[in-house]
Amino acid sequence: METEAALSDRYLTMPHTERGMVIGLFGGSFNPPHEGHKLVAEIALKRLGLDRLWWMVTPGNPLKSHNGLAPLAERIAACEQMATDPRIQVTAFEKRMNNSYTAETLAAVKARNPDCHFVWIMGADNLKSFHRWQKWQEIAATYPIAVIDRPGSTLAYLSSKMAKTFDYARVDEQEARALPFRKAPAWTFIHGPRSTLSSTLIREKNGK
Ligand SMILES: Nc1ncnc2c1ncn2[C@@H]1O[C@H](COP(=O)(O)OP(=O)(O)OP(=O)(O)O)[C@@H](O)[C@H]1O
Ligand SMILES: O=C(O)c1ccc[n+]([C@@H]2O[C@H](COP(=O)([O-])O)[C@@H](O)[C@H]2O)c1
Repeated sequence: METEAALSDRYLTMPHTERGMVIGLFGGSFNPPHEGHKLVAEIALKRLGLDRLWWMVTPGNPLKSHNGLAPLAERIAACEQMATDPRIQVTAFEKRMNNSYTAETLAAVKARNPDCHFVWIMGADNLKSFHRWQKWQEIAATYPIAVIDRPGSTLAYLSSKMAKTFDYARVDEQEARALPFRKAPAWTFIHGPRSTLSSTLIREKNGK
């Protein structure tokens, strides 16, 4: 089990907020981060009108094998290199929470910051498997969700369980800027420039 010793305290505590801020939460393994992630962050900042984007490096996705998962400190450092927009804050506060489940994280974020407007951000591939996440219906019922298009997963929203269950709560992407202020359930699918990059591809190229 990795210790916190290699990590600065600023990555282990929940980022500071101010009343009324609009904040996007972008969680991921980032093993390693790549230009596709950067593109998602840029699209989210622009289309959702975010004041901040928390680039949340998970201690380990509960549904993925942790074989070959680079140390958290290494993934954080690589994300910092990628996250050049000053509105982006790289964080790994889930590590100190000793938690990898998004529902628990999001409940803690909301409890700590009742005066901010949050949106959960994920790529379209995660829409397909979202119904396997712990308390996924609770997440969708408490947080607006922005799904960003990804090659290979564009049509996922038509067939995914999440999209079917919450079809009535889908918001037109033209209204994406209003999404953070909507009462959940509310979600949108954002089309735009796309990247075929993946961490798997990079690991394979690097022989890992
Ligand atoms: N090219 C991409 N386009 C859109 N979304 C992406 C892209 N790459 C990753 N994402 C999204 O970014 C978040 C973090 O992704 P993750 O760190 O798992 O990267 P990945 O490339 O999917 O990794 P892996 O190949 O190891 O599964 C997820 O919500 C994922 O859907
Ligand atoms: O809470 C869950 O059950 C859950 C299941 C799968 C993924 N997640 C989270 O989803 C985010 C994206 O994960 P990943 O590995 O696709 O980058 C990351 O923050 C994970 O912790 C969360």
